[in-house]
Amino acid sequence: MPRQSPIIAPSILSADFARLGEEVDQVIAAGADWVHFDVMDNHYVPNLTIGPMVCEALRKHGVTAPIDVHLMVEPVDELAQMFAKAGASLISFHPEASRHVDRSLQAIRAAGCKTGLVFNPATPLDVLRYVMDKVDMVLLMSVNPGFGGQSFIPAALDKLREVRALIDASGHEIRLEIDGGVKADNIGAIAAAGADTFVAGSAIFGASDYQATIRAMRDAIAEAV
Ligand SMILES: O=C(CO)[C@@H](O)[C@H](O)COP(=O)(O)O
Repeated sequence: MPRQSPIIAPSILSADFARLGEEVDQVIAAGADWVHFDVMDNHYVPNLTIGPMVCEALRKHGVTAPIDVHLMVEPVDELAQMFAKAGASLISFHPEASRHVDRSLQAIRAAGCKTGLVFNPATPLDVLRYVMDKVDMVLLMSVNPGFGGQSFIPAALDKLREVRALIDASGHEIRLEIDGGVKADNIGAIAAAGADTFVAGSAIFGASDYQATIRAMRDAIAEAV
């Protein structure tokens, strides 16, 4: 199956929350494809962020780009439904945060969203092979979840290669997203290892020129694959 076209998804965790609508408009105008929306509950991860009301507010503000919701919450199901109603396009969750992974995936699809399963750096991939037909995206964390601005964990490159092989062998159209410490200077190696969907928070929102940063990322990906 041919590799899917690269998607750049800036993580709004590193945006200026006081000007969130404007920040999202600016990164989309600068060439980003999706909005990556990090939801933290101060339970599954030691930090607290934003919920479905903010997702709905972005839609009301006029954001039409896909909103890629990453739930770092436990439990999963109720919030996933709230995000589906609030305008999420894709909802990803951590399998260890759901008692019934297959049921959670089915419920997200039934609510009209695409599904994602997220694996932390040290979380094994075991569950994945049982639900390949119900997953639209695998999200590999290349940092421990909870905070932006951390360094990329190099072992994630081997894990990317492993998941890329699983996806290719499955025959399903599944995106492979990477999240954590992604920068213009390592995104080429990350793409070469198999990622097609790239979350970047501090590297984009911390830059003075969003467009030049996203362009540099796209160029590095194109050169690597
Ligand atoms: O989910 C998370 C952190 O838990 C990420 O989405 C970070 O927000 C990525 O930030 P950078 O590492 O790119 O600064």
